[in-house]
Amino acid sequence: MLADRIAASLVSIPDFPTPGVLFRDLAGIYADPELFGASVAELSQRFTGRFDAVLAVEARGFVLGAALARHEARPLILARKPGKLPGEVLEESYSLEYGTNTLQIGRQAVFPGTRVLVVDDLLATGGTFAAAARLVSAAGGTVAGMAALVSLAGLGAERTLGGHDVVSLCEVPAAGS
Ligand SMILES: O=P(O)(O)OC[C@H]1O[C@H](OP(=O)(O)OP(=O)(O)O)[C@H](O)[C@@H]1O
Ligand SMILES: Nc1ncnc2[nH]cnc12
Repeated sequence: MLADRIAASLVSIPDFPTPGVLFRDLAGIYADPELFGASVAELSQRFTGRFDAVLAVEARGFVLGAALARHEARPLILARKPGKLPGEVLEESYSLEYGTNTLQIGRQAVFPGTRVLVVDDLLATGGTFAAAARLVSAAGGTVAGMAALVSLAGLGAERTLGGHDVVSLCEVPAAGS
């Protein structure tokens, strides 16, 4: 099963980047072209025909987002960390498992009415996905769904993202849960 293969490829690093966090390194998925390809194909299939564009979250979300957008021949929109985008931006701040951050998109990056699939490598608390969804809404788009390779159970993402169609291919425990 795909979920088992993804789980087996994960490397878990205790206390990174901060004490108490069990960091799940997804590099093994990208290092395996067959596994990465099967993962992209599965996520594409789950959302096919239901989105007009992909919004990918910097930095690790860019890898999966680009592959998914290309696979479904859809435009790719990049949500950047602060200070990277020229011109007028929309921005949303959020908390995640190990801190706080802000995401920005260009003010004109989402054409109003566009159905946007939000893509990231990993879902933990859901703070990042929620901020990306607020950016899509602020730009006049609608959130078609949220796609990740891996999700961490026990951090409350279901509550944070309630109402959104969230798909992750493999769920593993967060530290201590
Ligand atoms: O569900 P959440 O609690 O919001 O956490 C998930 C986010 O955390 C990681 O990104 P990180 O902020 O570490 O940035 P990076 O991709 O630049 O490494 C990951 O790539 C997700 O974007
Ligand atoms: N535990 C974790 N491992 C990898 N990426 C993360 N992003 C947020 N929490 C994470």
